[in-house]
Amino acid sequence: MSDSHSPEQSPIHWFDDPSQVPADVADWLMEMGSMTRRFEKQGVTVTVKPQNECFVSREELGESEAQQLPESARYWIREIVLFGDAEPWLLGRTVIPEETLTGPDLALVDLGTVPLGRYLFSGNNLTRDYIHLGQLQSEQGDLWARRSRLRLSDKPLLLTEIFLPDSPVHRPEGKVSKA
Ligand SMILES: C=C(O[C@@H]1C=C(C(=O)O)C=C[C@H]1O)C(=O)O
Repeated sequence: MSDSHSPEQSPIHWFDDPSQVPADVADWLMEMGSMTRRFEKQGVTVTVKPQNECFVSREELGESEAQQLPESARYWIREIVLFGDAEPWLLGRTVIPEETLTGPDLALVDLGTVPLGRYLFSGNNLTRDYIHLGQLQSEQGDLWARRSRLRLSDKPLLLTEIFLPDSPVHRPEGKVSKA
């Protein structure tokens, strides 16, 4: 993502204690299932627009991300904007070590407009090591964020999600007013 919201460019403050996050926000950020599915339950059509997909070296990763993943010669980056109907709801950045892209998981480099969650939650080999809760200061105000290290058949990938002002996470009670 070239804008200043890009996780690798904008320092996200990660909370040491999740209780520092309001309960109604934490309910969203701690979602253990697919965020895509949770958004769809708001009655919107979820679409994903890839913004940037490429291989990068470990040096090109932000230090904060490199610390979360094993050494690798290169990492697949996928940056997207996720929309609820026509509203931008989320910026997603996924970092995948090359060693994770084996067997069927090589499909992760060809997702295109298919939401990552549709792939990740389609099988029964997905585990989650942790969810970190965070906040990003931006021109659009303070944005809630989360970072998950996920594993597909024990192979790691790192997913950072920044929730945009129009998303239910930033609306009172997380409700979406359908006009
Ligand atoms: C990971 C999920 O997929 C969503 C879609 C993404 C993508 O297509 O790259 C990234 C972030 C997620 O919010 C999910 O549904 O939980």
